[in-house]
Amino acid sequence: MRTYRNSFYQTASNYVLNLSRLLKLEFIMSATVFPEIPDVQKAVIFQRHNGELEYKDIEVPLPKSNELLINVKYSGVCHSDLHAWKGDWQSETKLPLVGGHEGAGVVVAMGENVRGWKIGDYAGIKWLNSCCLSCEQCELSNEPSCPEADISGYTRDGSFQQYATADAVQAARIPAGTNLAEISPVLCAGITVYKALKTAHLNAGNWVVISGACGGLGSMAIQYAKAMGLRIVGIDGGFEKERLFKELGGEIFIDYTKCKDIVREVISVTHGGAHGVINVSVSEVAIQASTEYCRANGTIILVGIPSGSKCISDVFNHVVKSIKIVGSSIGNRADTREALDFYLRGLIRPSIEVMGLSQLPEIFDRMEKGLIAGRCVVDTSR
Ligand SMILES: NC(=O)c1ccc[n+]([C@@H]2O[C@H](COP(=O)([O-])OP(=O)(O)OC[C@H]3O[C@@H](n4cnc5c(N)ncnc54)[C@H](O)[C@@H]3O)[C@@H](O)[C@H]2O)c1
Ligand SMILES: [Zn+2]
Ligand SMILES: [Zn+2]
Repeated sequence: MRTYRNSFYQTASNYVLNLSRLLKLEFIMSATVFPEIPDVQKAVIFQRHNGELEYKDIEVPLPKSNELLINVKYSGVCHSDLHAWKGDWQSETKLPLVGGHEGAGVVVAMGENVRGWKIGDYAGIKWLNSCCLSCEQCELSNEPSCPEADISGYTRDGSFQQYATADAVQAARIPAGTNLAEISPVLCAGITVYKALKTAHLNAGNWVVISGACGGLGSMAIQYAKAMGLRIVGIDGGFEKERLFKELGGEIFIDYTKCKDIVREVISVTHGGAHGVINVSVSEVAIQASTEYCRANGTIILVGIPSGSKCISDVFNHVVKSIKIVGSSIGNRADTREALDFYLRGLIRPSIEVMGLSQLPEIFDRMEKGLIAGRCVVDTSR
């Protein structure tokens, strides 16, 4: 045990001691068992883009004064983790990097300035690990657009390790007793599609097309859309995806690997085009098609980020149909609370496949080939 750890214990012990004195409950001290934190832990780390995903022992990180140290139990694997490993986006990542940003676990230590959390609380690690809270974007609650945003599994180490740090203000609050494996994909996929659907300003009964419907984000979007009373067309490829789409309550499935004319098909089944489109595929072609099958005055939301892609909209079509094309990046703290609430009230249930953290290379390989229906979640204990 390192000496610095004693200072966390000290802080926590003092807190409990003061509380117990205040409440005249001296027995609390003896009843409080602090978790033992090891010096090293298992993680998946890569030194360079496309390099080996090493499953090995690394040091347990230290929380800064504003941070929680979270014992990550489960972490969802998002396609953004694959982008980060490949390094195929314009913005640079930290290297070497521990990826992951859908981490769900238990608070085991915290910095001295943290308020409102206690050891043993369940907490979630999100893509937006921290932001400045004082710039114009933060002031307007557009926290994901903060120029100072620090990103889990991208600009700092994320949740593909057993212990990870998170800013206490941005960390997601998860009620005690929650199924941590199941809730983990809500921490990115759920928040993102929930916010995207809100941004589309749709009404119950409207047609929403989810392009990339049965991957991690899409499978959550189907369920949020259903809970919002929307009618759902899903576009994805293969029998397994179609089966999941129907199981989750989708109405019309279009298989992009078989359909000869996606634009015509969407316009036909929706009797005039989609009122809203949530683009969560990693395909420029699919995004392009959405500008054509969107209904007049409808809204196209861009969420998926295929590397180096453009969304080209025909100006005549764009103007005459008065369509809107809007980007949407994750969500703020209110979106987080609301998206989690849908899960906690049983309105959505992530479709997950649990694998070991050591199997991350296999998960990336299947994801690249589009072979994952729903979300893979890694168990950090194996
Ligand atoms: N904007 C944000 O805040 C945000 C947040 C999270 C993830 N993302 C991005 O969203 C994208 C999707 O992430 P994911 O984790 O859901 O990925 P995923 O791999 O789980 O799902 C993508 C799905 O798209 C399907 N697909 C591929 N080509 C298609 C096509 N031509 N038409 C229709 N479907 C097609 C695949 O079969 C797969 O089911 C990634 O680019 C990721 O980086 C963005
Ligand atoms: Zn993500
Ligand atoms: Zn800011």
